[in-house]
Amino acid sequence: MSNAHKVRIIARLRPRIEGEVDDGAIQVCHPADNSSSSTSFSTPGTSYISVPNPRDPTELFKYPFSSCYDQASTQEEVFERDVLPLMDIVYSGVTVTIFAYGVTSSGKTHTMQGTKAQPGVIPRAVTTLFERRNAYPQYQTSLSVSYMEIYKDEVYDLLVNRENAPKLPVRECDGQVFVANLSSIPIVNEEVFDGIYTEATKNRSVGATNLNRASSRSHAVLTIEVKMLDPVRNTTLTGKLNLVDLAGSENNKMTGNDHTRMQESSAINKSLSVLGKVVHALNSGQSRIPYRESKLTRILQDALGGSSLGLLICNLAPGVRFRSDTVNTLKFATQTKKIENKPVVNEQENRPVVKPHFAALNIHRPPQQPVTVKAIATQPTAPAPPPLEERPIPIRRGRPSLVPPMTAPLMQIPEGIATSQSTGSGFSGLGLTEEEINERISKAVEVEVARRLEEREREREVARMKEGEERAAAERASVEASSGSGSGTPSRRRSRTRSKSRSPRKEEAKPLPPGVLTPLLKRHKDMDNELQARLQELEKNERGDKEAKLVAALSPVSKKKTGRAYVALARAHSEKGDLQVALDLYRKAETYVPDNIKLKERIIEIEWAVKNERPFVPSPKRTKNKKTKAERKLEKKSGRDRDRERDGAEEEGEEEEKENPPSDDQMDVDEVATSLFGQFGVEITNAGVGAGAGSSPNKRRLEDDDDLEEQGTPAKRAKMNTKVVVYGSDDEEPLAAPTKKGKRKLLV
Ligand SMILES: Nc1ncnc2c1ncn2[C@@H]1O[C@H](COP(=O)(O)OP(=O)(O)OP(=O)(O)O)[C@@H](O)[C@H]1O
Repeated sequence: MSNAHKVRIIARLRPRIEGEVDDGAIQVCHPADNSSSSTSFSTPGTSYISVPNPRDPTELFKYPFSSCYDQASTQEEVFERDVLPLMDIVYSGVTVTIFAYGVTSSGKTHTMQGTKAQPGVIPRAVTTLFERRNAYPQYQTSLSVSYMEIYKDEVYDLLVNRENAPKLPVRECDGQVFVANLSSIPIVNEEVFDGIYTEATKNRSVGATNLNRASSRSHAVLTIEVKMLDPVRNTTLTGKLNLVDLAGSENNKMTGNDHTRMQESSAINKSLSVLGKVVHALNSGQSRIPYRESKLTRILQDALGGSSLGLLICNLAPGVRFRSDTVNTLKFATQTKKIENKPVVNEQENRPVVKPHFAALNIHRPPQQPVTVKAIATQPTAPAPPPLEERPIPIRRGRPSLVPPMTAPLMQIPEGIATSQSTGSGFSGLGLTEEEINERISKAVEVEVARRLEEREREREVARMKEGEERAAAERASVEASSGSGSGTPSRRRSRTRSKSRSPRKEEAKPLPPGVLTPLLKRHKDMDNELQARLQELEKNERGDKEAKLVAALSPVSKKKTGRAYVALARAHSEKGDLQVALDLYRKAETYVPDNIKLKERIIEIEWAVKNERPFVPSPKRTKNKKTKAERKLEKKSGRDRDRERDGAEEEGEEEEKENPPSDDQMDVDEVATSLFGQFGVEITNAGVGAGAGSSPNKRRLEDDDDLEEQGTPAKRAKMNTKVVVYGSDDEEPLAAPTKKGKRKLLV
């Protein structure tokens, strides 16, 4: 089932006014009694307007309408019969648009506005809406009013002082056309409305013409919005009543308009012409409806083929001179009644109340309402820009800058009215005037801006401190690098360079105050030195412990071999002039052969040289008859044979050591050197160790060290009364010494 509703058309013929010639040609006919009646109206579809063809008086045109009111009809009759029923429709959440159309001086303003004595549709409708409120006790109902005029195709807010009233833009959002920044004032009763309306009407453009002393020079659109909050369902119904008093079409030959009036007239006629085109396009099913060709049609869009219910009051003037225009008006009305609208109910679910963003703003506004709805009815007048109390509340959202600025001060509202607004529920429970709201918003914005500034300043302060620390660290690193041995490794240099180049601006931009950095760096350096000394001490102790454990675990032969290796290294370094390293190595050697007197003497000599920074000249080597390896082996073998034969000794090696200590034993330096390299970071070279002729470049033999050799001989041992204890077997290799010889390629 379609919900299409045709625009309802009623016609009203006004009485003859003073000086006007009325030949009675325009008749309101009621077929029921088959006579024209001056006091009644017929049932819908049975009455019509009868007009003779202006070009052929013998021809009679009949224009049937829903209701036809004759010259004797009263404001009350019109309202009761055709307007009153629409009030309940407004309360059902539907938008209703009533507009008065007709030639100038045909009685549009009289019908819509009326007089004190004969109030028209507008005051009656407002009264009824307030009365109807009680019929819907389930709702918390609030009413508000907005009022604008379209003058020379520009929109002005009639609720602001005329001289300050700016042109308002017509916008569209999600298919809803609205007038941006249009004021909306809550009304609590009809008296309040009357005060506002009376004042606002004074702002309307009116001028005297030959045809009307108070001719409307603009189209006026008054909107009453009725909000019905259902606390049980947590929904809001929004009904709107648009009451439109159009300017009348004018025949400039008759109006006697001056230049200004001509311009106004031109604009009026043009907009009415577009209105005619829109109606025609709708009726002929055109795909493009020219709503945008004038502000009037744009704003009335929703009432013409949209989602609001429409009522067109076709006002007619009885004068002979309006005959032609009256026929045109009737034609337009006939066309309009074919237009179908599809009214919808505006129902919105309410959001939970959002807490205000700042406590500074003590405004409680109705909850924002997202549309969930069955449908949305757009308003021809101002659907989207919600009334003031419902516009986006920036305070809640923390965006004060989005508060729509009041484009002009509100018009002066009579004292009594203003009082009732400020004291009551006029502002939907706000109890605030516009000025008060603006003031509060301004304060809230100030508070927020101050808070943000303060926050930003704090962030800057933290950033400054951080930069200072980074800079100090960078400078420390730089000082260390320059005071250390060179500038560090290339990679460290690169990384420093990188870190510098990452924040050059920061460092340049904010230098530390003078005198701050130097003590900091000194302190840091002292701490560094102390720390380093402690670490070295610890390392030394640890190494000493390790060394002692190692020595304890070695066999005497291994100890001796290791000692020899150290001695060889020490000699190499002493020959190179590295006395300190040589000294360390001799001391190491002493760990393994602690009883070697010559070694002790050597240590003392080098210590003295190091201490006094004197060169050390080692005592010349004593020459000795050396045996070849083959000879030594042979000798060993013969010795073993002898021993076996004599004593049947069990351990060859031990005996060999005891009887033939390795005074001339040749050690594979590579092996020991390899193990020592890891500990001391020193490298043994062939040249440095006095490799003899025939030494392999990869492998050299340590010629017997005279001192050690002598120390190791049984004769010597006896002489010095040194007790030699042999632990373990001879096959025990020094720790970390490779088992295979000559495989390392450490030496060049
Ligand atoms: N039904 C009526 N009963 C008595 N007087 C009426 C009636 N209708 C109109 N008039 C009078 O006719 C004159 C013109 O009416 P009105 O100003 O309402 O016409 P209008 O259509 O609004 O004209 P315009 O388009 O020029 O503004 C007014 O003086 C008004 O009081």
